[in-house]
Amino acid sequence: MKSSFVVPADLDAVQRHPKAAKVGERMRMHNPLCYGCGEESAEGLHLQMFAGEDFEVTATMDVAARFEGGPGVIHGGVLSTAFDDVMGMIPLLIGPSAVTVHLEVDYQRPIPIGSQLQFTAKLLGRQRRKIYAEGIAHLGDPDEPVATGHAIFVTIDVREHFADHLANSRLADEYKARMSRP
Ligand SMILES: CCCCC/C=C\C/C=C\C/C=C\C/C=C\CCCC(=O)SCCNC(=O)CCNC(=O)[C@H](O)C(C)(C)COP(=O)(O)OP(=O)(O)OC[C@H]1O[C@@H](n2cnc3c(N)ncnc32)[C@H](O)[C@@H]1OP(=O)(O)O
Repeated sequence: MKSSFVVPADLDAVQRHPKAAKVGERMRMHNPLCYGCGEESAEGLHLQMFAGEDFEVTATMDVAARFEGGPGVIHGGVLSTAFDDVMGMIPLLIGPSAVTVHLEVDYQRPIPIGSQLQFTAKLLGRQRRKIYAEGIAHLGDPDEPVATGHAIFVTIDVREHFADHLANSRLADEYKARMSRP
């Protein structure tokens, strides 16, 4: 099957948002309950994200015992979740919130439980609402990736997109208050 991940040639110009995190700064959690980066997600991945130069994001993740798939190694689905969340921070450097419409992961090496994964993700381009991103995961040497991810995010109006589902969040009241602010 043909992949829908093809970066178009006619890309739009992009600028870093003036209020985006500065280089080296920890990036704000988009949702404290997020399974990827939320500090209040008890079972989540607890990714720590940092803004890089231009449109880059770096992140670290401790490969905890609860993430096991094969004996002694990370579950592939857990790793794809991590890629989703790390690459998903790139739109925030540009400005708009965006959700994943396409995600693919190439698994290159087994990743041991107990290791610390490091991620580097970058923008490949934007066309209208679509934001194309690439990420690599490594165990200390970026020239020796253990996995590579590609994703497409589509920008959304947060208030409209989550309107029908917000009430299901344990933080519904907090979000309603945030969203009612101009
Ligand atoms: C103030 C309070 C703030 C609260 C903040 C809280 C959360 C913030 C939200 C975002 C998160 C921020 C940071 C992110 C961190 C982590 C990332 C994790 C993100 C996820 O884990 S999120 C879960 C999984 N995700 C979904 O739950 C999406 C389900 N989906 C939809 O809800 C619709 O699909 C939607 C609305 C996205 C689009 O629908 P739509 O009707 O508005 O627009 P349409 O269909 O026209 O698509 C527009 C253009 O995208 C192209 N397109 C569409 N799909 C494509 C595909 N698969 N491949 C290639 N291109 C595709 C079309 O071809 C067209 O392209 P063109 O430019 O050519 O027109």
